[in-house]
Order: sequence, then C-alpha cells, then structure tokens
Amino acid sequence: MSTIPTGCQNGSVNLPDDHKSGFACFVGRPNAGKSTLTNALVGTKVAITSSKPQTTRHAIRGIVHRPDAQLVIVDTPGLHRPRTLLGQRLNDVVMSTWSEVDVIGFCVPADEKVGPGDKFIAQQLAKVSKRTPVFGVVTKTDVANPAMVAEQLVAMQSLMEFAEIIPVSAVDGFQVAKLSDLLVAQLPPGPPLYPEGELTDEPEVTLVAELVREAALEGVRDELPHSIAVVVEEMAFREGRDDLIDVYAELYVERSSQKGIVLGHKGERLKKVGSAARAQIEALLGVRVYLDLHVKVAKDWQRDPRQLRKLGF
Ligand SMILES: Nc1nc2c(ncn2[C@@H]2O[C@H](COP(=O)(O)OP(=O)(O)OP(=O)(O)O)[C@@H](O)[C@H]2O)c(=O)[nH]1
Repeated sequence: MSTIPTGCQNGSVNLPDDHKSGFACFVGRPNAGKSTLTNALVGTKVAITSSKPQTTRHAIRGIVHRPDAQLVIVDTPGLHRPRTLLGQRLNDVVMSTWSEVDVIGFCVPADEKVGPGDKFIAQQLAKVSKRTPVFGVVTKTDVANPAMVAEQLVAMQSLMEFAEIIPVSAVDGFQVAKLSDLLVAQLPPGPPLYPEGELTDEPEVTLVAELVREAALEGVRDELPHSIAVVVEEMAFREGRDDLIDVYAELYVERSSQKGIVLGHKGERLKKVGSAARAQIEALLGVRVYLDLHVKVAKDWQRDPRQLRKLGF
C-alpha cells in the first residue's frame, strides 16, 4: 500500500483543540463484511463488495470526516492460509497494514460459526494486539436473531483478548455510529490527514478497474473468480469533449477455457458485464463513459511473479 501522509493538507480552520486523526483497518476471513462496513462508516461506496470471497485485493481506504476527528479506514484483502504466490502477497499486504494502523477491527459474521479461519486470524492478531488495540466486530446482525448474536459474542471472547466486542449491521446501520466512536477514541490527537470531502485516496483508475472486476464476478463460479484480474490501460476525456470519458480495460483470465466462460455465447456475457460496469463507473465519475473491454489470457498469472507485477500486485 502507499505510504501514509504525515502532514495536514487541509488548511481548514476552527479545528477543536482535541481533534484526532489516524488509521483503522478491518480484518476477517473473506466475506466477513469488511468492505460493506467500510462503506457504511464512510457513507459512500468506495470499496467494492460482492458475495464472492476475496473480492478485495487492494488496500483501499475510506475516509470518515467528523467534526472531532478524521478516521482513515484501510480495507484489506481477506486473510487466509496462502496456497499461491498471489495468496502470499495478499497476506503480506494485510500484515504490513497492521503495523501502520492505530486500531484494528476483527470482523466475524453473526450468521456463521466461528471456525478455523477465524482462529488462524486470531493467532496472527495476537502478535500485534499488545501494541495495537483490537476490537471484535460481530457483523451482519440484521440476518441473525438476538440469541445467535449473543452466542457469537461469547464465541468471540474465546478467540482472543479484545479491547471491546461490538455487534453491528452495515445494512440496517445498527451501531455503525457507535463503532465509529469507538475507533475514533483510539486515534492520536492530530489535524486531518486528507482534504475535506475526500473519501478515498485510491486512484480513480483503480476504482474503475475494481468496478469492472466486480461486474465480471457476478454469476461466475468455482475457481474462476480468483482467476479474474482487470487492468485499466487508458482513461481520458474524449478529445474536444468534457462530458464523455473513454475507458480501455483488459480483463485477464488464466486459461482459454475461462475466456469462453467470461465471453459467453457470442460475447453476450461480456456485453452484460460491460454495461453493468459502465453504469457503476458513470455513477462514480459523474460523466458519461464509453467502456472498451477485452478479455485476455495471462496463463497462470496467480503463480507467476512477472505477471503479478504487471497486474499490479
Ligand atoms: N445482511 C447483511 N449482509 C451483509 C452485511 N455486510 C456485508 N454483507 C454481505 O456479505 C457479503 C460480503 O461482504 P463484503 O463486505 O464484500 O465482505 P468482505 O469481508 O469485504 O469480503 P472480502 O473482500 O472477500 O474479504 C456481501 O454479499 C454483502 O452484501 C450486513 O451488515 N448485513
């Protein structure tokens, strides 16, 4: 991830003397609801979410602007036992994030039993929890009854020692503001790190690539989600126009058989992916978008260091 800025670029006046600023991150197994929770705290869609595990690959930050504090949330990939070079790289991103933040939220969904994946994360977190406070966050309480939530709170207590455990729902907003307060309480005093109104420092092209990947993930199964990577090659206003942006993107898969699946019969599937992605990109950028999307095969890119670099990992 990019380095954390040290200075105030804001220049805003009337900051309270005890203004705080700093960084938080959420950890948890894939699909625990970390991205959705980030979006709920920030109040807009900055991290892509999907029902497929391992959707998040970049440390995308959301920025919560409050009168008393600025909280920068770093959204990490799901932590899991690495099986490929990509898996190892993703875990490295997670570990280096932990050493840079002021507070960590360990997310476990209310509707799934605490399992080996959670225990693995708890073991890793125990290494940093002396230095960095770790909150237990029981997510998705809207899909669980009170007894299930209570049971999960108890199960969390047996995982590791938490500074606090809090149940939340990103969907109905239950205790999202309280979680924001708890995270902010752990931040050091300091001025805002980012200008007012900025919601993420992720470059727009990365967000655009993530939106394309999100659309491509819809309805694909098995190992294919993990084989898809998207690179935006070019993104610029069309010459002489200020109301239309051309986006040229490549969608990479690992094998030619996967290419067929992504394209669909006569390219029908890719067309649908393109128009779904275009609508999201237009919403993000606030202008009309022409999206040129091609599928390419990068053989076994998840295991190839050179290809991984090229794809931005
Ligand atoms: N009902 C309900 N669903 C939720 C909530 N939060 C997340 N989800 C759903 O759970 C799924 C996974 O959410 P994400 O936010 O993508 O999970 P993540 O932990 O970021 O996943 P990775 O990026 O794979 O690590 C999505 O289908 C979300 O819509 C919640 O509070 N309530």
